[in-house]
Amino acid sequence: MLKLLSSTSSRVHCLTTPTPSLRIKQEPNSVFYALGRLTGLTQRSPKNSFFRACFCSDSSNGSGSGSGSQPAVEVDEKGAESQSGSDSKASSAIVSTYPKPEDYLTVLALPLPHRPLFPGFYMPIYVKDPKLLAALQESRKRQAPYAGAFLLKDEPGTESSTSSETEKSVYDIKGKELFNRLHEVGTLAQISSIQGDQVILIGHRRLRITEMVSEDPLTVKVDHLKRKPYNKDDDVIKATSFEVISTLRDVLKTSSLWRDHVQTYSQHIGDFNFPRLADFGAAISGANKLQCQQVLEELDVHKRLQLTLELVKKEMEISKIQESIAKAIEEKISGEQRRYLLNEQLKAIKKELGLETDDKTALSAKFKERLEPNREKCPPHVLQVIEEELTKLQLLEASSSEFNVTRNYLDWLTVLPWGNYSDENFDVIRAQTILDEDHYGLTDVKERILEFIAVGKLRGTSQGKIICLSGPPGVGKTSIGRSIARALNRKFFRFSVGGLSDVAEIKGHRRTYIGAMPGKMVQCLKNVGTANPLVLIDEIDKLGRGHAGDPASALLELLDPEQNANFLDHYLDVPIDLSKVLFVCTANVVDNIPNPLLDRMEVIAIAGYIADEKMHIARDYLEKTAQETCGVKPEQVEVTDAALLGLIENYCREAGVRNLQKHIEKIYRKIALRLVREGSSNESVISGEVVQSAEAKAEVDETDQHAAANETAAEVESVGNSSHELKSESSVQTSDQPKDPKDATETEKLKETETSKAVEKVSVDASNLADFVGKPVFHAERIYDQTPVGVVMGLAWTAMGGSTLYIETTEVEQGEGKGALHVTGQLGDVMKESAQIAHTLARTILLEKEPANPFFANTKLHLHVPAGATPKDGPSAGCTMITSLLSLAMKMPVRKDLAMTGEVTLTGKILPIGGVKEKTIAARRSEVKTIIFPSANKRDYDELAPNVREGLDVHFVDDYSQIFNLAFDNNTGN
Ligand SMILES: Nc1ncnc2c1ncn2[C@@H]1O[C@H](COP(=O)(O)OP(=O)(O)OP(=O)(O)O)[C@@H](O)[C@H]1O
Repeated sequence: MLKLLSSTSSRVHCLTTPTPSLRIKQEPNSVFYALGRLTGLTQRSPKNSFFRACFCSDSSNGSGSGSGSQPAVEVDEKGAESQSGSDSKASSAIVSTYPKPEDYLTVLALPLPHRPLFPGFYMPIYVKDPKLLAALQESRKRQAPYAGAFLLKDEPGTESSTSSETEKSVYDIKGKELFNRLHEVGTLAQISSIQGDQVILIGHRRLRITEMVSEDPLTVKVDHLKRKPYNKDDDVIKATSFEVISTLRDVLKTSSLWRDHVQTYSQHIGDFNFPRLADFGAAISGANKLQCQQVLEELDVHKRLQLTLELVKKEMEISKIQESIAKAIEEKISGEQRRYLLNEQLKAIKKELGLETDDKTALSAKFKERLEPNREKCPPHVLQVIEEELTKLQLLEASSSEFNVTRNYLDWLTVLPWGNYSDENFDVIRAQTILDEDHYGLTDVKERILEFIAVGKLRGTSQGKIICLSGPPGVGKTSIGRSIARALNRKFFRFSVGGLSDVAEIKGHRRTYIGAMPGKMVQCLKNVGTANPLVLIDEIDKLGRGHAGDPASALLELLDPEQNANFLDHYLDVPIDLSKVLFVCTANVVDNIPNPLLDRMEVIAIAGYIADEKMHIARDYLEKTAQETCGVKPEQVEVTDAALLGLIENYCREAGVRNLQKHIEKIYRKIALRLVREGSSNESVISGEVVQSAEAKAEVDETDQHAAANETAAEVESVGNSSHELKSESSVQTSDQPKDPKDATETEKLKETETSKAVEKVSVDASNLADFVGKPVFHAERIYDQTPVGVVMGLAWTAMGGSTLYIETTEVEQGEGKGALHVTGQLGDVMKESAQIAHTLARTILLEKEPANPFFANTKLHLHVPAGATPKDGPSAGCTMITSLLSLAMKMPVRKDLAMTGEVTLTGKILPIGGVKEKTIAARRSEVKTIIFPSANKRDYDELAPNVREGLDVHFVDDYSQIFNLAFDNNTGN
């Protein structure tokens, strides 16, 4: 195999090289060529016998008759000449006898680039040099058809194996240079035939160049070499030759490449004489040219045999490797083929038995089967598309990408719950129970939801409404959405659109895109399996701004009851009826919801909870869930009201209860750890004692054979016993009857009660609350116990709920005409304007009250609203600012525990504000007793739950003068 490759490559190279002048081309491996030709020549009997003569001159006696025209010649070397007269007879029919080969002492020198020519072998070469070719033809005509064939030495510095360079240059070398490049020892070659530029040489005897006679064509004087005499019966020579023969036979057996060609000769190998055997082995081996040349040059028969043995042994190794490589590859290929064939057969058998249809049919059947239960309810236009796609699927090639697209499309189309609705429950009582079960308080919210359900009951459907729950984080918007779904017996699906900027998320990608997917709504329908789920769209106020397409508009199409009966998803490309879906959205700030969307929504605001509500939520809901999630039994723990109140007031003051929930969970986790720790330490103490008692018993009853076994049993059974008496009793019992199941359960019960007795109840009180949740976080909401001059408490609304905030004003400097106002505290434009209005109005009011006071005209003022890091905006602090400025101007502090809110006009009118509930709750949190609201907000205030309003002194005002009176007139508090 390896040789074949090398010879082929060299042959290709020779043919493609354009060569000037000396054009001698040798077949790289004469043996292969000879052998290849031999098979063909077997049909042409005369030549067949001729080639046989070439290989086996010793035994070619029967073949001579083929070409009688040629005189006999001794083809073997001198040593072989004497061997048999039959050789000469045999050869006499091939080559003319006159003149004899040994008479040729001056010969044309033919360079061989690849391998030397061995005596007895045939080698075709290509002579491209016309001069040399003519000389060869001439010598053939002159009945002197002999030339010398000499291996060409590698150019100095080139590797022997890189033949391309050598070949290229060999044609250009001439005369002296060529003479110097030839190996000294070569072969006398008979020119058997010349056809075109192909010259066929037959090796005869070894020659050595002595001198150069002429340069072009190169002619040399030669000596005919004789091999050293040897003893035919020498055991060592015999043994070596036998080894060569057996190795050659082995090689011929394993090497598939030679087997066919050389098999014929393998039976004659034994007939070769020793020198010929050595030549044969070397010639057919794949050894490199120098190794072959070495064999050629060796005149000692034993040494020559040894060299050949080395070469053929190497050949043997190579053919073994070749065989194993071939075997491995064959095994691999045949294994794969086998598997493929078996699989194909299996498929065919299954198909024949009707067990399995092909992919396409199976897929179509699957889709049809999926569609069947819904076929009646499925809209006709969808059915039509499905049918069309199914037909298309059958026509498509299963391996094509289009097939996959169609398959996925059909998958989505058939999986959707077309016309599959869950039975809606409009039972208001049941709904109320469910809402109360899940949430404390929120009466107004629940009422609105019940109203909505009642309308649904009367109309028979709850469609056409989008509920938007707005409020600070953690007030239960999402969980209320879940409760509504439960109350209405609808499936629940939630997806958040916070930061969503890609319209494709809502409307899907077109099918032409790789990896296209339908939008969220279609995914939702697939997920829930009904066409009328409750879909909670979370964080709708945080919708992203799309760079390609507007997500708000896409949501509008989805939510709008007018449009969503024919909602078109880009991927599905068939209208879907979403009018039965109930959409509930949640938002923290309603103002951030795009107007067209907001317009279609029914906003239900959840303001936040006051301490009292939080207490109830914590007791009745959060504690219970925390107990469950932490695996703590109610009897194992006691969290006092004082502890909960402390938690709410000092740790979780925000509007929602998420933080409270986290803290309660934290407490319960800590309790669980304590229980487990105490339990395990008790167990280890108890089991230690039991072991001791069992050991004592074993000591007493020394004769008892089962003492050791009892000891182990006692150890296992009596874990958890607390009293020593009981322990010894149980150990005695278990020792006597360790396998009685009754006793075992009794002991188990005993063990349980004892264990629970052993573990103490963990109690959480205001005093040890810090052990569970750490030190209270400092909240700076109320920074003054007594408000100083120039400081007034205002009320603000934020996305996190309501909060109190102070407005502080101080003097910067006084001087004639220096009146000015400087504001700080990250105030927005509206608030800055508010401050300007307040400054102007305060000046007017002071002029009215104290006409002689030039305070505002001559004082530079600084108004600040802490905390400075929080951005603030809005007009509702207007009245607070005026009060603060007047307090400073009149050097009068305002009433203690007073907070106010309201926008002020330049004429002193008080305009309504938003977030009354949040602000009231925030005021309560800051222990405010008196609140001033605009009159227009009275309606909002009256709607508040009584517990929120309880204990508050609220004043509603239209004009600032009323505030002035409230803030300064009854100035008794300070
Ligand atoms: N009135 C309530 N009664 C009982 N549990 C409540 C109440 N309000 C809120 N919770 C609980 O508080 C937790 C937080 O509620 P939820 O996640 O619904 O808040 P959210 O308003 O959706 O917040 P966000 O705006 O951050 O999404 C939930 O476990 C919920 O059960």
